[in-house]
Amino acid sequence: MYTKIITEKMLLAGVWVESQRTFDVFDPQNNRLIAKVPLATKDDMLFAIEKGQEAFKKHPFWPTHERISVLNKAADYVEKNRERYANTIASEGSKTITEARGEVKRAIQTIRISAEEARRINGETINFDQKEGSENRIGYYYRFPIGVIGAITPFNDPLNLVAHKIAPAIASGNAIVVKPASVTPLSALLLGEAFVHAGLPKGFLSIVPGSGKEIGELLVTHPTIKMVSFTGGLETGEKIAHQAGLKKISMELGSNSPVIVLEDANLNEAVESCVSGSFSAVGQNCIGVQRIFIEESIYKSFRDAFVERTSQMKTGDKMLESTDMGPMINEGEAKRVEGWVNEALYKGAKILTGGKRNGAFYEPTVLTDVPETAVIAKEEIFGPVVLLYSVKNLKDAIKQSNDVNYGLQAGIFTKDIEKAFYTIKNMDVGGIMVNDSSDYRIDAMPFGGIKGSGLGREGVRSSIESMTEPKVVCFNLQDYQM
Ligand SMILES: NC(=O)c1ccc[n+]([C@@H]2O[C@H](COP(=O)([O-])OP(=O)(O)OC[C@H]3O[C@@H](n4cnc5c(N)ncnc54)[C@H](O)[C@@H]3O)[C@@H](O)[C@H]2O)c1
Ligand SMILES: O=C[C@H](O)CS(=O)(=O)O
Repeated sequence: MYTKIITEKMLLAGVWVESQRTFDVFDPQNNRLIAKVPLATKDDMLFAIEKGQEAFKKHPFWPTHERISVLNKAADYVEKNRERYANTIASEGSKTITEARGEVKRAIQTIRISAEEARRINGETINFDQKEGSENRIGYYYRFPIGVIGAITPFNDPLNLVAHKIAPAIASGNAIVVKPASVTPLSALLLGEAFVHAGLPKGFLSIVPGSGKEIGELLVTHPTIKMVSFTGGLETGEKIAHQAGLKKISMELGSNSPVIVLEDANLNEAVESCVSGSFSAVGQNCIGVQRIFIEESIYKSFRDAFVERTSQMKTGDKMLESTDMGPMINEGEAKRVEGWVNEALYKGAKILTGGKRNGAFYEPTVLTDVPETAVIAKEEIFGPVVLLYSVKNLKDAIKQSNDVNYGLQAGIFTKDIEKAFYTIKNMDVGGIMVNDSSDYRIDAMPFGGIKGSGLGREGVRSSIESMTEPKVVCFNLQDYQM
């Protein structure tokens, strides 16, 4: 159990540093102080960026085998200390200890996949002779690292989403400066411990906790930072995109993911998958199920089964293995969700289960008849609330699914291949899961969305691609006879 108050250090260019200024990290379940973390200054951030540039310049051609070795050693370290990582995630964040253990397993995978993908950062030959007059030319392109990457990460997956920035950056030979979420910095700092232990050359990694506004903006705008890799809310993402200027940006933003359930679906599977997809991480999940469109012929049976299964969820102490759902990240967020639900009810929505708040805890909640004018109908709830809709047919479901400013992932439950492919083609999202809810992802797949859900793709290989540039090489061999 992660019980004592500890004073964390920040990782500046591979060195653990204390600071006069600190900020408190609380356990959202009971508001217990669990750590005092350095509140990095602008000078700390500048130091981290400058040392990152120095390290990158010192190792411009850092051998692949060394990068692979560091990544695997870091993964081994996390694996060896997995319970400590799980307790840290669960203590500072919303996840139950069971969910936290799952996240640790994913983070280990993310780092190991990055080690594998480091082997496959290849280019390809180019047939220059496709152009008349280039018969004597031969060449290829290869990929090279871009330099220092600035990463800013959210609170809800405080370990794996940080690993999903650091590991691809290291795999591709870049330096990286991470500004973790201020409410959950401990998991990120602990991940830094793994890379220091793995022998990552000094300077390649800094983890700089502090205010997004103060030091995050500095990271985003600094000319040495060649890419901003941001994961967080749409509003913040838009701010950062405008501030970043001429540099690569990766934006992994929000969503209010739809799932369609057709009358030929396996009802039990659809219910189980949608309940899990709706309430894991207390619904604080970018691809969490928020809107379910059910074909009218099965609406009542799906609704009743879904509500029954939801009401069986055990909400409570996140450190108990018997708990299904812990608290939201803080009482303020739970109050926001409560306000959005009450607004929808005021406008005519009906509540089928849930709707009660106790501090940062908010019951798993199911609404129907939510009017389009309700905030909760169009915005990202990012909480344990799901909206059910009865629809006449698939086309109606797709039209309503697409009628929002998000497009990350969606799900459809059907055995009909024609309808599945019709949905694949017509759903405006970055990922569509057939016979899974929207909440399905592996870290090896391309991941990201369209519209307000982001720019670019993560997924280890996609991340590595975005963190490198192609360089074309062409030999004009004057005496070369094809
Ligand atoms: N698409 C994805 O892969 C993905 C994954 C996880 C979370 N998210 C999204 O993240 C959001 C929830 O996370 P959150 O509440 O931590 O998001 P947030 O946008 O509030 O904060 C994200 C990060 O940005 C920093 N930040 C805040 N203001 C900033 C500024 N002006 N300049 C620079 N940095 C700033 C924060 O300190 C934090 O580290 C949800 O919208 C969720 O959908 C998306
Ligand atoms: O919150 C968004 C996350 O990226 C979803 S997942 O935890 O990576 O599946």
